[in-house]
Amino acid sequence: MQPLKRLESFSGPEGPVVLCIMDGVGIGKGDAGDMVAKATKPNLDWLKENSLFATLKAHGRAVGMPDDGDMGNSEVGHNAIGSGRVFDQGALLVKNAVESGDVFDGDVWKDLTGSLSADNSLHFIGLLSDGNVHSHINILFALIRQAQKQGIKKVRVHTLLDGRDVPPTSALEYISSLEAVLTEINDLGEFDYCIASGGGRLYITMDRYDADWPMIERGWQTHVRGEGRKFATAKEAVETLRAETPGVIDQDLKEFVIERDGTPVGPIVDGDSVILFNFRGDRAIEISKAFDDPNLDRFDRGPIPAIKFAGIMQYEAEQQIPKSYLVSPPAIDDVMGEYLAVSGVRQLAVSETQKYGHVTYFFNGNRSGKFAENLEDYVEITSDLVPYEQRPWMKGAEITEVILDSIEKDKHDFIRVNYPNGDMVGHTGDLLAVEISVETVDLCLGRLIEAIKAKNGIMIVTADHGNADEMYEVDKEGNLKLDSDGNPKSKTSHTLNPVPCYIYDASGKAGFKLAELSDAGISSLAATSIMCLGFEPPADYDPSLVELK
Ligand SMILES: O=C(O)[C@H](O)COP(=O)(O)O
Ligand SMILES: [Mn+2]
Ligand SMILES: [Mn+2]
Repeated sequence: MQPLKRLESFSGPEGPVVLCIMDGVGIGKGDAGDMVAKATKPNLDWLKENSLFATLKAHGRAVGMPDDGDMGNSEVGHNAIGSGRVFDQGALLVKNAVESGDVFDGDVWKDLTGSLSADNSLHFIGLLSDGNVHSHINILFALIRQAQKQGIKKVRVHTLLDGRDVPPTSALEYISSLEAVLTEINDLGEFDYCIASGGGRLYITMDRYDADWPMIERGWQTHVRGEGRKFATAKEAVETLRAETPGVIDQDLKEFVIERDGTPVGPIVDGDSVILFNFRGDRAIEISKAFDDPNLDRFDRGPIPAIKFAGIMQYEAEQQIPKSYLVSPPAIDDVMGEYLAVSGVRQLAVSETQKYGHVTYFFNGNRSGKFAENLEDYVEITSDLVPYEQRPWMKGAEITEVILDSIEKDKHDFIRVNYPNGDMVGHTGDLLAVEISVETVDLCLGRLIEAIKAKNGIMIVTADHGNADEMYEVDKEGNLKLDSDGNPKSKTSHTLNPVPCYIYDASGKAGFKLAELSDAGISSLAATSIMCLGFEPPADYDPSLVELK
């Protein structure tokens, strides 16, 4: 890779360029559920008056999702921001591979399904919803139907309940569609297909960034050992757990194990095959390691069954997690971080645990590790392990202080930061907490603006997708959906809304104006950042939002 060329008329600001990603802070419709509009945010208001302002697409095809009905998410958002281009993403690659049948012609599928004895099971573990962020239920159905076509006698499904990328208490709808498919197959007479275990995605199995390994341990005990609270059906489990904890949402439901005649129906045992059908990496890496890494010492797995394990996708290429996979991930190359590293730009990436991998691993095209040890600092502030509605400020102040220190001491030329608040608190569905989360981010931005002014830097403030901007469920006509008591239903998932982009040049010396772009997406943020640093963007990057006057 060649270093970037300098712009002729602008060689970068005196101070640093700071790219602030306000995770989950989109532009809503200003209605009752728009907590971004509702929040008191003097600093974002000030930026609106004093910056170049653009509105960016952050969902659907603009971030490589199958279609424009798909909301954005952090993986595809940070991939687009960091790589400056739009790659077809896991959701689409897996859909295509399954629909074309290519996935079933591959060696891995054949190996996992071809070697099963009649007594052994094919297990599917994954997130049971159509959120299309980590998984899609239609993919699970296609895998199950193919297993049946191949005459596999026993299938066991380990269902992680969502309520985070889909409505908060929708689990029973997905369970009943799955049960319908399983019953149809069992009715043929020679098959034994059933749900074996499950639990809320935030309680078992789907931890990320090493935040909470006990979640993985609980998932292992539940899926592999069949240890956990026993029920006759998944429906009974969900109904009982909900009745015992009024107000609980699906992502937080405890584990359950399905039993028949007093015995768990589907522990994972020697000779079985296991497919993790989530395509997104962050929350699939730890459980993959539990199956795949003989040296893992994060918890005591007990005797490890001799099984074949594959992910539907490879989640981390360099470390080969997992070793076997059904579909190749998008090949995201030549990302901005690498260009800046070869161009000698000193970089800082900072967030707290929950989003640390977003500004490093996702931002660098799903790669862990740095491009240049001597030029890059990656800082992780340890997240509190609490329900974030109880602490909507999260680690905003601590993150901000790392950046202030860098700016003050002139440590870095390019700083990228993710403030998780709008998203992490948005996923809880607690409106007051969400309002406070947006106000927290605003407060932090205020401190950064002062530092940027003092050093004549440039600040780009944007988001990877919406969440806090739409906290009530609305129907297709835009009317609020109401619960049985007539109250608006809270919404915990991301939104289809665009996101803001404020470009604030403290000294005004860059001499930028907004480029005339129609339909720009967040993939334009890489070229924009590169121009703000005084370089020409690579020719194949999506166009910069600014141009020289
Ligand atoms: O994993 C999650 O928390 C949600 O499914 C998506 O949120 P993110 O894409 O903002 O991380
Ligand atoms: Mn996000
Ligand atoms: Mn999110």
